[in-house]
This record gives sequence, structure tokens and C-alpha cells, in this order.
Amino acid sequence: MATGGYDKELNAALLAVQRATLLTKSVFHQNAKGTLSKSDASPVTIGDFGAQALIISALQHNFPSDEIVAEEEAKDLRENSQLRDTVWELVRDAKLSNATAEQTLGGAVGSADSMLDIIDKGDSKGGAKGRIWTIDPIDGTKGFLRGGQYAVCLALLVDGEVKVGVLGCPNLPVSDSEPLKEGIGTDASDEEGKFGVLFSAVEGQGAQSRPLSKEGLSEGKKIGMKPISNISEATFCESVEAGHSSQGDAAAIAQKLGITKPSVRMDSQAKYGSIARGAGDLYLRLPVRKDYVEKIWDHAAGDLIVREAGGQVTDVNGNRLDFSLGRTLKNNKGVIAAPKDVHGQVIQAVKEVLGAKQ
Ligand SMILES: Nc1ncnc2c1ncn2[C@@H]1O[C@H](COP(=O)(O)OS(=O)(=O)O)[C@@H](OP(=O)(O)O)[C@H]1O
Ligand SMILES: [Mg+2]
Ligand SMILES: [Mg+2]
Ligand SMILES: [Mg+2]
Repeated sequence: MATGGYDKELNAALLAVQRATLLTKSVFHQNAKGTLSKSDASPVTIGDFGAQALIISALQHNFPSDEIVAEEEAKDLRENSQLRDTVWELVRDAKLSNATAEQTLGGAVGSADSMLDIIDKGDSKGGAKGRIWTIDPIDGTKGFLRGGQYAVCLALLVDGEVKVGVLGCPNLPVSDSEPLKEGIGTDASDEEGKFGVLFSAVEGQGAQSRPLSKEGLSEGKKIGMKPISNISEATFCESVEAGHSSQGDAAAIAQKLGITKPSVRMDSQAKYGSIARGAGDLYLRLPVRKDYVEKIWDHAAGDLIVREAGGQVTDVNGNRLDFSLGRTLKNNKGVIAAPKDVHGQVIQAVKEVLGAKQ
């Protein structure tokens, strides 16, 4: 691993995401996933709560004075003791089999009540100053429920800039060279060595992938975006949910760029990981609802991983994502991620298509 800054942060973040990702996989194989509907009608499961508890516990052990912005809160568990106990059983039993790795994470969470307090430690307002971790315990909860792609996401912001990013993608292929295709990994197969990958990046140190493991950390390999000589040959990915990204606009942009291959639709930040490893080329997330504000935990890790793999990530106006404004990306609309040398060309097409609609 390259020396420089953030070695301890990267190691703890990789192990924490690995342990949490394995917890979510065990929930997937249970019939009862404790699915609740949140106030915005989006789902949350015992897997989301459990993964958030495990990651925050590891962060508090290693970096007790850092702040945390996480997606979930413990309110629903405080109001439903049966649900709380189900999450607690999962969290209590989640362990990596490598003792040194478990020690790095500070071992097990102490009790059901301390677990609730730990989950609620993710309530920082975020901002432009200091060290702030951001967590999406399951990104793409709908994908998780249907056995498709999802990601366990963790990033460290220092003074509003992403310094470390980790994504756990249990249903993506281990191999970086497997081309992106519709339905990849959707059988949620447990076949040893075939599926399950951790992506990571540290600012200035490049991006890596490594197989997800039940032990300590597997060895990482450098990843990079695929060079594209002709943009018309690009493969692009976008959200599964039509309400999250305008697929009509994406099709019009693709047509402008001469792209004929159909898009690959997948849930979660697995899209960022997939293009960073060269399995696909572009990620287009085009705003559908004018009032929707993106959340920092949905993009921080993926933004750094793609940029460290040789890509550029901006909003639809070509502005870098601004993580310094609190829990949301209130100054940005949509996301366009592409290899650096074609990003300008993609933005040009985006502006022409979206501009024509105003
Ligand atoms: N209206 C709207 N527009 C844009 N984004 C929204 C919207 N509503 C929700 N969300 C967030 O989308 C997160 C999942 O993004 P995906 O790209 O994976 O979408 S999809 O799952 O493919 O549909 C999802 O993250 P999770 O809640 O972690 O699953 C949401 O935070
Ligand atoms: Mg959610
Ligand atoms: Mg999310
Ligand atoms: Mg989530």
C-alpha cells in the first residue's frame, strides 16, 4: 500500500465496510428483512441499521473525535423493541474471522442500548471544517431487496474534500475485466471467489479493488478507467429507478454522442465502482425532480474512486460535487462521471439536451 497520508483511515475503513457488507449479505439470505417505509416512502431494512451500527462502532474506536454524517437513525428501533432485538442479534454476531482485523475494529458492540446510541451518532450536520465521515450503510436498498446491486459506502471528508473512499459491492464480480452487462451479479451468488468486491481510493494515491473476504483484507489491485478512443463505443450506466435519473434525457444524450449500445441499469454506487474499474465508461444521473437534493453519502466515496481512477465527476453543469455544504449536495444537480479526456464532450451533449428543454 502506498505510504503517505491516511493509511490508518484506509485500513480501518476497508475492514469496517467489509464487516458491514458481510452483515448485509447474511440479511439477504434471511426471509424477514424487517423492511420499513421511511417518511419519503423509501425502504430501510435491518441490514441498513445493522451495517450503520457496525461502521460507526469501528470509527468511534479508531477516531473518537471525528464527526459522522450517516443516512439512518435509531428512532424506529427505539419504538419497536422486537425490531431492535433482531438488529442487535445481527450486530452482536457479526465478526470477521481474523482476530487482528476484529481488534482493529474495536471488537463487538457492547449492548442493544449502546447500539442505538451508536446508530444515532451519525447525526452530524456536516460542513466545511474538520474531519467528517459519511456513511450509506446500504446504498440502493431497493436493489438489495431484489437481489440486485447495492453498496455499503464510507468516505472521509477533511475540510469538505473527500480524502478516503470505500465501497463494498457484494454482488459485483471480483474480476475487474468482466464487462458490464444488464443483470450482472443479480443472482446474488455466493460462489466463492466470483462475486464481492471492495473498491477504495485515497486522494493522490490512486484507486484499488480487492475481493471481499470473511477474514482480514485481501490484497488490493490498482484499477483505472478504460481509455476510450471513440465515445460512440462507450457503455454508460444509470439508475434502475426512473424517478432517480431521467432515462429519456440519458437516451437523447447517448444519441448525440453516437452511442448505440443500450445503457446498463444498476442500483447504487456500484455504478461508480464499475466505471472506475473499466467495466463500463460513463455514469449519467440526470435530475428528474427539480426539488430533489442529492445526499453526500450517495456520492462521496464514488466521486473519489472515479477521480483517482482517472475520471472526472461533476454535476450536469460541469461543476465539481461540493461536499462542504452539510448533509446534502445543495449546490449540485445530477451527476456526470466519465474518463477525464471525454468528460468535456459528455458535458457539452448534456448541456445541449437539457438546455433544449428549458
Ligand atoms: N428522487 C430521487 N432522485 C435521485 N435520487 C434519489 C431520489 N430518491 C431517492 N434517491 C436516492 O437514490 C439512492 C439510490 O440511487 P440509485 O442510483 O441506486 O438509484 S436506483 O436504486 O438505481 O434507483 C437512494 O439511496 P438509498 O436510500 O441509500 O438506497 C436514495 O438516497
Ligand atoms: Mg435510503
Ligand atoms: Mg443511498
Ligand atoms: Mg442507504
